[in-house]
Amino acid sequence: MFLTINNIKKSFGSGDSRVDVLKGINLSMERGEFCVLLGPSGSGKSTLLNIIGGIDAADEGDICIEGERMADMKEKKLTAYRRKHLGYIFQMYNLIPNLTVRENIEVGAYLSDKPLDVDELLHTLGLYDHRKKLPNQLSGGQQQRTAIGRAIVKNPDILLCDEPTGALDYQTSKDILKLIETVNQKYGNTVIMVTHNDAIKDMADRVVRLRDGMIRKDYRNEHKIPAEDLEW
Ligand SMILES: Nc1ncnc2c1ncn2[C@@H]1O[C@H](COP(=O)(O)OP(=O)(O)OP(=O)(O)O)[C@@H](O)[C@H]1O
Repeated sequence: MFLTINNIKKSFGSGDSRVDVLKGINLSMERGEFCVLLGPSGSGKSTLLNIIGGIDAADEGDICIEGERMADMKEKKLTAYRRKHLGYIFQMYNLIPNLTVRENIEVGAYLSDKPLDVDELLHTLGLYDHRKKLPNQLSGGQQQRTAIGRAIVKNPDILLCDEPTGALDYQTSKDILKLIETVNQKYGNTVIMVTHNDAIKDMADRVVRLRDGMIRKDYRNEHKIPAEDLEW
């Protein structure tokens, strides 16, 4: 198995204010799988994503990527691993304001020893004609596409997406979902996407639903719907 998540537990605070956010999460994923993580607000989705991404540490349990336990990696190795193998896409784009679209994407490329071709990627992202613009000269959708470019130019094994369409309108959200679908199919990255939008589950290979810090549903989609045909 490519990614295994074993009995992950996490709480915040202590004493009376202690909140048990994840209460024993078990999940295994194949390479290239597109997984959507759903659940009500506060159910622990972002916390789980951050633990998978090594941004936050679990209290108990472990995560193995290709058989290697993240907990066994020393800080330096973990940082190198995160840089090389994980890509993040957030609701907030966090682009560098004084760098152009192309330069923002190149920042991601420098972190990898197997980066994708930046010009080809600019075409895939529909950003080639905008490559010389600064972030404040772009629409929200174009900024998010640039952020996706920065995350995937490294050709990461795992692409972690936290509400990537949260700040976008309907049509732009669909365009971004189509782009993530294309990236997953073209480059074979494993995608884990946290969302509030139930409709998005139909485009995923795998649907995981959290409630109160536990997995309540976990199934594979027999009949995926292309992002283009999703409606909400
Ligand atoms: N650093 C932190 N310190 C204290 N509590 C935290 C921290 N991070 C998250 N929490 C709490 O953990 C719980 C789960 O948060 P998390 O962001 O994982 O939920 P979520 O399912 O992603 O929610 P949403 O859909 O609203 O983003 C919430 O009750 C939140 O307040």
